[in-house]
Amino acid sequence: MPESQPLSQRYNDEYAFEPTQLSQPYFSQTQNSTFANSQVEPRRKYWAIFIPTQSDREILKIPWNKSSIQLGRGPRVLSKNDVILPEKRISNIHCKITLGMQGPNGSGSSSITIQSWKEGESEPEVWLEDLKSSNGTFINGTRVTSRRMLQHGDEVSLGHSGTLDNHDVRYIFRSVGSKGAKMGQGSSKHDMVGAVYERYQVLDRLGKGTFAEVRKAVDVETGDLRAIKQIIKHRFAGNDKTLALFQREIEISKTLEHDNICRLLDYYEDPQHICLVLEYIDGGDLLDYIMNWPNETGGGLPEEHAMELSAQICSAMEYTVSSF
Ligand SMILES: Nc1ncnc2c1ncn2[C@@H]1O[C@H](COP(=O)(O)OP(=O)(O)OP(=O)(O)O)[C@@H](O)[C@H]1O
Repeated sequence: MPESQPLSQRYNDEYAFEPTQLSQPYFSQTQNSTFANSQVEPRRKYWAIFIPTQSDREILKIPWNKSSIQLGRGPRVLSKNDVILPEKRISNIHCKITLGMQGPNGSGSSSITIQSWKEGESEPEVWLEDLKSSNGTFINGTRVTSRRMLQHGDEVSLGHSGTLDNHDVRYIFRSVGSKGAKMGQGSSKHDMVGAVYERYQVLDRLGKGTFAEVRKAVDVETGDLRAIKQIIKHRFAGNDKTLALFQREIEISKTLEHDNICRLLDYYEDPQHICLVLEYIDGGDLLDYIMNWPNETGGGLPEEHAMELSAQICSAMEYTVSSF
């Protein structure tokens, strides 16, 4: 295993998974490809893709030559895990992801079939099974008691499903079949957060706020850089007021257009998530910028520069207040 690979997740080389650093494109020609082209490669090569919510974890892509994968903390020789996750909250043998194909009459007659998915063929079914793990496997915050079929955009958490923390093992499932494609291309795309991963290539984590994680992303249609802010709604469980305030903030942001206000460009929502696509602002966090300003007298911005920034903030505030 190359040393550069994060310790948080190890794959056995003899297995056909293709762990991909989040900072690397997982489509072959990210910047120049059209949206439609970006669909082709994953469908041909993989039957499921899981996008991690932690930027130091790798994207899980499961190829067609493997009908199931087992995830857990135990070493491969003893536990037969395909993906080894060393976090303490993960059981030695934790869960299993299995490929099924819908029968001719739709769901319910699933049988495991190893075959490549082709345009127009039945949707690949992707099943998640908890293997009696101690801390549980969750889909959108609900514990899986035995086995459940995944839907495009589902959040899969291993070992805990509460507030995001540094040891989180959490992924967003991205279907590679026609359902995923329709969500990305049709008029309903803004109703399903999974669709955001069809349109945007997600890169490194930019930062984390009280309710959301923000990642850098590339619009695969235009090549433009964006910031994607993802909020997982069940973190607001029991706090409807905060969620309502957040939704109000979104409604206000949609209407604002000012040089010193980050623009909200796109918005995706489903019952579990909210995803905001924002203009990408280079330069990092303003507080860090101020604190790290090189200054022989011990930090802090030069007065003129501080005045300039303050004027920009005041101008943005004046515009916002006068807009309502
Ligand atoms: N549009 C953007 N472009 C570049 N980086 C961004 C963008 N939006 C947010 N970030 C980065 O992500 C971090 C977290 O942003 P977020 O908006 O979630 O929280 P916050 O506003 O800093 O805090 P809080 O949620 O507590 O108000 C920011 O500090 C910033 O570094």
